[in-house]
Amino acid sequence: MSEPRILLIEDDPSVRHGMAAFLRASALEVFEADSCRRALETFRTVNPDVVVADYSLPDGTSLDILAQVRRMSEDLPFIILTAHGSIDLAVRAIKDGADQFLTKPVESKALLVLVRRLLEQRRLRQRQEAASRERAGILDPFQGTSPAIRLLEEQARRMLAWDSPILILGETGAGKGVLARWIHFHSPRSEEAFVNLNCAGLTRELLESELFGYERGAFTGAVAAKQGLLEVGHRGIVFLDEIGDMDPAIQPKLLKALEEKTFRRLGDVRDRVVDIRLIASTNLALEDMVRAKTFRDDLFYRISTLTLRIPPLRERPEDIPVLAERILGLVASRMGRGQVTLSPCAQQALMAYPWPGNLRELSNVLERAMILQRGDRLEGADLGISDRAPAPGEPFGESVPELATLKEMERAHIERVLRKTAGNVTEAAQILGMARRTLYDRLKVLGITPGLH
Ligand SMILES: Nc1ncnc2c1ncn2[C@@H]1O[C@H](COP(=O)(O)OP(=O)(O)OP(=O)(O)O)[C@@H](O)[C@H]1O
Repeated sequence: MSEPRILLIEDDPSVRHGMAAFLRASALEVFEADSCRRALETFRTVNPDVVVADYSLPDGTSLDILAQVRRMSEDLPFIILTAHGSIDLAVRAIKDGADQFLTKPVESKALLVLVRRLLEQRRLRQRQEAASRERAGILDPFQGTSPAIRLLEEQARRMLAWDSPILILGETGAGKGVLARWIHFHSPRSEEAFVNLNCAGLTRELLESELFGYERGAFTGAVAAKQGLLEVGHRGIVFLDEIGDMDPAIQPKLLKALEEKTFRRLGDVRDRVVDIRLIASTNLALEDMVRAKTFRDDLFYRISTLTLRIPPLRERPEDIPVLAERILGLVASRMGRGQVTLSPCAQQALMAYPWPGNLRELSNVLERAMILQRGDRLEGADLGISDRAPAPGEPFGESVPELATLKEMERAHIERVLRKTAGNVTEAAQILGMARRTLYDRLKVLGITPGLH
């Protein structure tokens, strides 16, 4: 395991160098900063496990840094040092979320003991939280250290406390559903329902009755009244996956439910009050759809004030080993096996592969490898990715090798049709002679993102 990272913020170079040398000698990885600005820059890039900050700095105080850090992480240990300790200041620092307030001169050994204790407490809290998340089936969407994933976590945490809708953008399999569930689990609505509906491939009638429910006799076959998801999700979170596929006739009704907090069941004459937080997701370019008038602009503006973009795996290869180990751990415990590790060569192969199907594909590859390989270490060849079809966009589609497998042919042909329809799945399904739903299922299995062709 790597050494804990400490961010040491102190503008007096001799004090800082002395402390840094002592902490380094005590098996901590130390990052130094001499101002608020430098501290925040370093914080974002190194993602430390603990912060030790002098109170007064050339461009502000460490309370300014603390306020920013708390927005990104609620439980990161933060210690403030000051030359002029006063009770008022100490009370304020603790109120603002500092873990300790120490008056200088601080003995390095005492500081080290404190740092270790806070790190240990945090580790225990994280272990407990991970255990309760696991019990609830919640995955951590922010594993890895890439700047893109750190930024995503920071943005997502800031959005937790509000009621505004959130729009999650990301390619197929990038983890949009996982992120939506994480937000629910950590939001003030976590004790209430989380309901989700995939808008892709549902007919207008079905989507409408699923969302808004209906009264008895509203249409042929409505033999009893039924609650819609908006009612089931009252006070909780409603997650609408693939919102770009929502029939245009339903979009104004959803907008009304969001703006006026009321909706009507089909066949009902009265409005019902509803309080939901909406999370919508899409792998389509909604802005383009708005321009092409296939998605309503008013609904788009309503749902896109808070937007989270999940980076595709190929944009953050440095995160892949950590993610893969985590997934291997999950699969191993599901299979009742001990921990399985990756050889350096396997890690390299995973990092070099472009992962068109993102985390879903990574999970599938690892699960398959674990089923086929009973040992406790996976080698590059066990992964079966070197002979996989190239990523979307690579020159494969127009010239399928003569001895291609059926799956390769299918993939290449679907990609070719999607290119012709500029990513429009409905049109592509018509050309291919299959139901839209079936095409979506094939896209998922093959790891194809419609917009990328
Ligand atoms: N953080 C994670 N840790 C482990 N596995 C993950 C993680 N995120 C996603 N996965 C895996 O990827 C699969 C797909 O995730 P999810 O359904 O959230 O993706 P999505 O972006 O919503 O996909 P789609 O575009 O098809 O709706 C999950 O079932 C899980 O196996």
